[in-house]
Amino acid sequence: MSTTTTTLTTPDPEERPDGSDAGGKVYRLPTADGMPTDGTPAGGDASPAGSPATPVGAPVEPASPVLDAELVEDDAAAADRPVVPVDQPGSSSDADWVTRLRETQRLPIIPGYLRTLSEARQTAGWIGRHYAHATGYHAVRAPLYLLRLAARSPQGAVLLLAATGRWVSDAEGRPLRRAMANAGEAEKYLKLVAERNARVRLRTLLLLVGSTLGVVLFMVLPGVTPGWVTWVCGMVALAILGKLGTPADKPVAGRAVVGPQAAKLTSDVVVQALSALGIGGINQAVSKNPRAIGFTAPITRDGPGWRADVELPPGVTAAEVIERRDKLASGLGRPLGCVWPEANTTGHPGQLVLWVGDRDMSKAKQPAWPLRAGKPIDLFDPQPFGTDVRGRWVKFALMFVAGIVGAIPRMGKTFTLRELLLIAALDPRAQLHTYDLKGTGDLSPLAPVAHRYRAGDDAEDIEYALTDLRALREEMRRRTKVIRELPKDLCPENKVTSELASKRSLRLHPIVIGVDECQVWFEHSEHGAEFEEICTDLVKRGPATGIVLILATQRPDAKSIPTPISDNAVLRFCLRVSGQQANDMVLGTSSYRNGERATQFAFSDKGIGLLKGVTDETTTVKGVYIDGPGAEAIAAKARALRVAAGLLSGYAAGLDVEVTESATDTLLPDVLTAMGSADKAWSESIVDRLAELRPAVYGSWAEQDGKDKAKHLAAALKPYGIATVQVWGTDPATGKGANRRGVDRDHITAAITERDGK
Ligand SMILES: Nc1ncnc2c1ncn2[C@@H]1O[C@H](COP(=O)(O)OP(=O)(O)OP(=O)(O)O)[C@@H](O)[C@H]1O
Repeated sequence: MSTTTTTLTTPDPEERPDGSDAGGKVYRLPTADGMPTDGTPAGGDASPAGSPATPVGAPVEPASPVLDAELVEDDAAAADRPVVPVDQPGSSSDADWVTRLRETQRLPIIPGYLRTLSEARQTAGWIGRHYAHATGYHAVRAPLYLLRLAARSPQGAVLLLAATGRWVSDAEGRPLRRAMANAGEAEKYLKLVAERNARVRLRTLLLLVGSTLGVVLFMVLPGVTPGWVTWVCGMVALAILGKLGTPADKPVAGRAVVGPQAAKLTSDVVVQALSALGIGGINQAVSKNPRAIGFTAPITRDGPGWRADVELPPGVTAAEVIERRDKLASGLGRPLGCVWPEANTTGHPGQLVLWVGDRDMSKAKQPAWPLRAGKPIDLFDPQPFGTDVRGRWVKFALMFVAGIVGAIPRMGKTFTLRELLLIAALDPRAQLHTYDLKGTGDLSPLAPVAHRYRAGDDAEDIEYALTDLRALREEMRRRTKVIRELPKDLCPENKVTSELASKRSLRLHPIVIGVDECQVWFEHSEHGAEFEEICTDLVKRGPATGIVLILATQRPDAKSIPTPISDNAVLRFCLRVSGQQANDMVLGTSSYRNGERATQFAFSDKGIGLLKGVTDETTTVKGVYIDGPGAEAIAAKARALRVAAGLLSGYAAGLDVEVTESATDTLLPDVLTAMGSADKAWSESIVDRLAELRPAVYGSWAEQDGKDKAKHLAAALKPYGIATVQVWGTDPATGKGANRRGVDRDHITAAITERDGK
């Protein structure tokens, strides 16, 4: 049979035009007619590593002509073809000792479960509780155990007598003697019988002496020892007989702890569970080599659970295992909330960190939230947000981030947003802008501290929010200017610091905006684009200026959170979602592929999500459960802090209504008032007078330079269909005439007439 064999070859050094040796990596790919063409060097796609005919790790034979990159080959040729190793000579064990040492990974000196005081305490507590529980359990049942032993002692006595009889009569040698008799081995038989007779004599004697001693002790002991000694001896004898009479399948004492609480995680259990996941790569590898699943460290206690560092077979990724968390829990025989597989971010994708908790995370009691006491905090410092699967607090600083919280309904998204806003409320300097677009009042506990607050998505709520956001964008612009102009020693990184935020004259206090069901804004038919534009700006430039925007949605997709916003968010908290798209929308592109999967959470995993961006690694975290009354109590304390600091403002201080009305409904009359009797006026002059008229509303507009003032007024008038015009006027500072942007009185009056007519 004629076959076409195309093999990647490395020519003999002599054949090479440049005369280089094998290290030159010039390989040729002979075609069917035998003419060579340039091939790819080893290590490219045609690399033979892993080929069955190419044992990796075997020494290289440099003179060999074939490099094993078969494209087409028949079986016979494959069988005849010599095995050609491809690795460089020597193995890692041949490297010098310094190199070998450098390649090793240092295991922690202090085991994980003793690394911090709280973990050591937790471990000691776990051991203590375990044995205290077992002791208590058995102590309560001791009378029952005694009764059982007493009831089983007669049977034990019978068994003891039978065993003694067999021992004395040398019953164990009987089959051998019988065999010798049957085989006609008279001599051997007689020898065995003689041995048996001697043994029986000795044993009978021992039995007689033992029994006589026993009877004597039984008669004498009660007379010479206190009564309790007799009782104890009697009980011990009873217990021994009872134990002898106990069938193997009916132990006297039951198990104090069963199931996940005390069951140790062993490598066998892990391998068995991983093999039951239905992952082809694992099954194939394990069928060839039962030890294909490795462990890079011993399985240890880690907090209130066990940690296994697993090395999956080649080609299998941790993400594949994470995806099957429920099956893994089934294989391990543990509740789903106890089983937490994670990718090892410091290793390769095939390394899995499997943490199996003693208790279901969704049911385990969370330690008391340190912020519940309502003490003032500094938002620039990391604050406890939730606990990880090991029950440790996960902390992060809310400043300098923009955040997204996403989940399917009823998983704890609003609770999470409310918790973040409560954290912000505990820094008296922080100004809160809270928007509950679902309108059910979930964020109402924050109203007593909120600078701006709205629940609902009616037209006026949207107007209110838009006005606020426009003002916030201006505030951000003002802040960038303030920061830019600050001396470098005060603001070395060109961003707000805690010290700067405390200087009231600079007005750089933290501003935290929380929006629940933010999709309502972005999908708004009229103002959606503007909401998107402002929020994008706030997400991008806000964090450095001390403005934090946190958006929560139950429908994480490109419409609910526009991509420019989701791309720039730093803080990401993803509770249970239903698919890859939603997962990646909240956690970022490729998160699902990299094993960060919030789809793994069960419906009972409320408040549990993947936290990303604000901690070193993506962490599974359970937020703090703060119900409505709890949130109100914390907000009341936060309000007291603000009142004491003289920092209660806006809605919470009862100053909100005026702002709303003036900003939405009174702009046009205000402009007319500011223009006085003039038919036309420069925009910058109008803005100055507006600021005098209502400093709370227009004050920030007037802090800009002339051109920006004009632009600001133009943007504010645009929604009313009014454009600014060129106006000739005299500059009061210089007394010179100039042509600048301004407002025509007729345009304003026409807009008012039209609006009132509507
Ligand atoms: N950290 C938590 N710990 C325990 N349970 C929680 C936690 N957070 C939320 N829950 C529970 O989850 C339920 C739903 O929470 P929440 O109202 O925040 O969900 P949601 O995702 O905002 O729902 P929707 O989209 O319908 O508004 C709460 O009633 C609460 O019982």
